[in-house]
Amino acid sequence: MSVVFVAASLLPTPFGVFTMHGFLDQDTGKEHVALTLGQLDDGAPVLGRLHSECLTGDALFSLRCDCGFQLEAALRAIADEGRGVLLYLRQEGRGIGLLNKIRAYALQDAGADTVEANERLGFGADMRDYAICLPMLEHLGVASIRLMTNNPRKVKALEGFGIRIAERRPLQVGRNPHNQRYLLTKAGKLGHMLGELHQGEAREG
Ligand SMILES: Nc1nc2c(ncn2[C@@H]2O[C@H](COP(=O)(O)OP(=O)(O)OP(=O)(O)O)[C@@H](O)[C@H]2O)c(=O)[nH]1
Ligand SMILES: [Zn+2]
Repeated sequence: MSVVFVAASLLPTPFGVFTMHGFLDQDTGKEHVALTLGQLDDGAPVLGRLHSECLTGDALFSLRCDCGFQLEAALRAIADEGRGVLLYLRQEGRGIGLLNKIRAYALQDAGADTVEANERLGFGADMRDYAICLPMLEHLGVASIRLMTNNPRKVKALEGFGIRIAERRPLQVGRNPHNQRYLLTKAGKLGHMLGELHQGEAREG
């Protein structure tokens, strides 16, 4: 794995003073970040989130998705516990990049759903590879996570790398009229566990 630690500093936020750890993926040139709070290498499960970059939601206040709301809620939850980790992964647009995401949004403006739009552009529905997380978590000494996510693929991916998922904690915030169809599609086609939007919930027991 080509992801290496480069530098760390403090990152004061409205929620708390995090430590920001910067990593470089030498294969892709992508720069990833981990925000941490408290001692993480003592073996106790760590409250954590894998957050995929969404410039529009995280920085530009977009209501098309739930990303910005989830980012803030996750940082607040970690700050409330005084311990945890958020990996900010530069996998914009579920891995297709910002400009392709804008192309996908244009197709959605014309009627496609978020999965159909990706497919019409020649991409898979979700092109993310979570392998980059492993060297980041190893560097931080995190082996067991209480993961804040609605996405079963994240749970499976981390377990596949030998990270223990001690708990999955739903992160359902920011639902609004502009992201209603997007969230429905995530629940229906991508398997996200989103309360009454989640098609498979009855089967889970
Ligand atoms: N291609 C594409 N990407 C999108 C669209 N809307 C949001 N995204 C991207 O989807 C990703 C969402 O990331 P996350 O919030 O970490 O992941 P998630 O799969 O929603 O899972 P959880 O939030 O953990 O439940 C980001 O990379 C966004 O940029 C869309 O319509 N098309
Ligand atoms: Zn988003």
